Amino acid sequence: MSELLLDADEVVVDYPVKGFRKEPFRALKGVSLDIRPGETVGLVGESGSGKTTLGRAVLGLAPVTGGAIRYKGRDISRLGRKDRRALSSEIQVVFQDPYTSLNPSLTIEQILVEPLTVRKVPAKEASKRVRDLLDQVGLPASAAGRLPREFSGGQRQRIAIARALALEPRLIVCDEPVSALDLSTQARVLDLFKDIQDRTGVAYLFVSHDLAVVRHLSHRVAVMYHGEIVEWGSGDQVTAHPEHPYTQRLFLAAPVPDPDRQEQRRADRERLLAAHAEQNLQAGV
Ligand SMILES: Nc1ncnc2c1ncn2[C@@H]1O[C@H](COP(=O)(O)OP(=O)(O)OP(=O)(O)O)[C@@H](O)[C@H]1O
Repeated sequence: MSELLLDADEVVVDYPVKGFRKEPFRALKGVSLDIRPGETVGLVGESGSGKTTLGRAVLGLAPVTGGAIRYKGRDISRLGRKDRRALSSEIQVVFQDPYTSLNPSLTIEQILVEPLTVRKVPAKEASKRVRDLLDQVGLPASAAGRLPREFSGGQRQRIAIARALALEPRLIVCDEPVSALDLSTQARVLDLFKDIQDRTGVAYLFVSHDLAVVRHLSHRVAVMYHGEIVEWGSGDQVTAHPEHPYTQRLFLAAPVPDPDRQEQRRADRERLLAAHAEQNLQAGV
């Protein structure tokens, strides 16, 4: 696991803002992180901190105006369409909403065959691969002939994961892939992600606002705040010794199963917030 699969180096993303002479909005202010083969890097942070933007930059969907994103050593941050399409067999995505990410008029077989057809996989082989993909995500072969609306949210997310796996990618950007699901379904889908990684060695950039989800799955965790990474390290490191005040608040706010610890956390959090309020007061913020 020593060689880097992905290396984001001081990435800047500026979104254009409509209006005469309006300054662009800087959503990423020089973000650096790396992902090793087979590793899960969790990206956590509050809404608007830039998590999705970083995922989109990796996928070539956000305007990178500074820095570099290297995949296996090659800068992929400003590729043309053709080169980007060629990369889709290496880097894939699973979005948050399984209700909108699947074409409602296609059968599951058609959805899963599509990326294979683009790669000119022969029909017979593609059909066998569809059954294999369904099996990998725990769905029966009979699912192939049905439409997305016939499945539950968790099952649809399994189908979206199967589609992402079709071309055997080395990296999957998972953008809040379980946040639209209820808690018990979340746990099962997270287990599936883990299971697939154990079997295939795929790496994940796992975006979530939910610390418990990220901690469950990630080898390393990055915490984003206002377009910057403010914390970066192993899950244990970041959890045990959060350095940035935002991370401290985030961790103290995360639910824990033990009621005594929960109460201790609540008290710690209130103390911390009071201390920050006092600091701000003194600084005139
Ligand atoms: N296409 C866009 N044009 C202009 N600004 C954008 C665009 N997309 C995102 N932003 C802004 O960039 C900032 C970062 O957004 P981003 O979606 O990356 O955050 P996030 O941490 O993923 O939040 P959320 O969890 O709510 O999706 C936000 O202030 C957002 O309003």
